[in-house]
Amino acid sequence: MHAITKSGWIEVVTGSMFSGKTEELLRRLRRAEIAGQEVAVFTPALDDRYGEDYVGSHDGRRWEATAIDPDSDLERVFDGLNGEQVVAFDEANFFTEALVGVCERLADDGRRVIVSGTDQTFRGEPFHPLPQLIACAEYVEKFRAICACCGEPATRNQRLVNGEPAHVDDPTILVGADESYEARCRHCHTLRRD
Ligand SMILES: Nc1ncnc2c1ncn2[C@@H]1O[C@H](COP(=O)(O)OP(=O)(O)O)[C@@H](O)[C@H]1O
Ligand SMILES: Cc1cn([C@H]2C[C@H](O)[C@@H](COP(=O)(O)O)O2)c(=O)[nH]c1=O
Ligand SMILES: [Zn+2]
Repeated sequence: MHAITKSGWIEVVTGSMFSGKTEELLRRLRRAEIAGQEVAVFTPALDDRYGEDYVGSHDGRRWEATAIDPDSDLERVFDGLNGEQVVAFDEANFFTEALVGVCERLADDGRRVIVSGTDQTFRGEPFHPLPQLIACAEYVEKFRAICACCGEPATRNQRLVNGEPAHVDDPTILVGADESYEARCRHCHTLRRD
């Protein structure tokens, strides 16, 4: 699956928060480096939980990355690249749909593109641009965390505001980790609608 061939491809690593997406991304990057491949990693500038110029996992591992404003012209990505065979984007859920075209062009150019991001908003709806990326990817892996309430596999992102379920009308974007979110299963996931 991860041999470098003449043609490039797109890999998507997705699932709920805390499911191990970033750990998996870092594992793939480490293995690419061991194979002697050059890698370039991009992360949205608004997610500074682990330091702006790093990709970080919930278990504390980090990898140096170039922070880019997700609303800026993503063409900047091409300016920052040299001969890297592997290009990765973390937190794809913070980017616009322009990321899809950028990933397609990178793969068409013969590169291995790895994209990681959560596929559902706190409402349990598709988190764009993950659905589009999944549709055009060659490889997709969806991970599950452990439900913070019942211990079953978790596919949903529970947002909590002062310990209470978030309201369905709350804004979609809220950067955070375990102070604001829990992994939950379908059964335990809940929203305030009053
Ligand atoms: N509810 C949970 N289910 C599984 N792992 C969890 C949970 N809460 C915390 N963790 C920790 O989070 C790690 C995964 O972190 P990370 O790769 O950053 O996840 P993601 O990028 O999917 O949010 C796990 O290895 C574990 O140490
Ligand atoms: C569900 C949901 C998440 N977010 C934010 C919260 C975090 O900053 C990231 C997800 O990080 P992870 O690496 O997958 O743990 O996304 C958001 O802004 N809105 C949401 O609905
Ligand atoms: Zn549950």
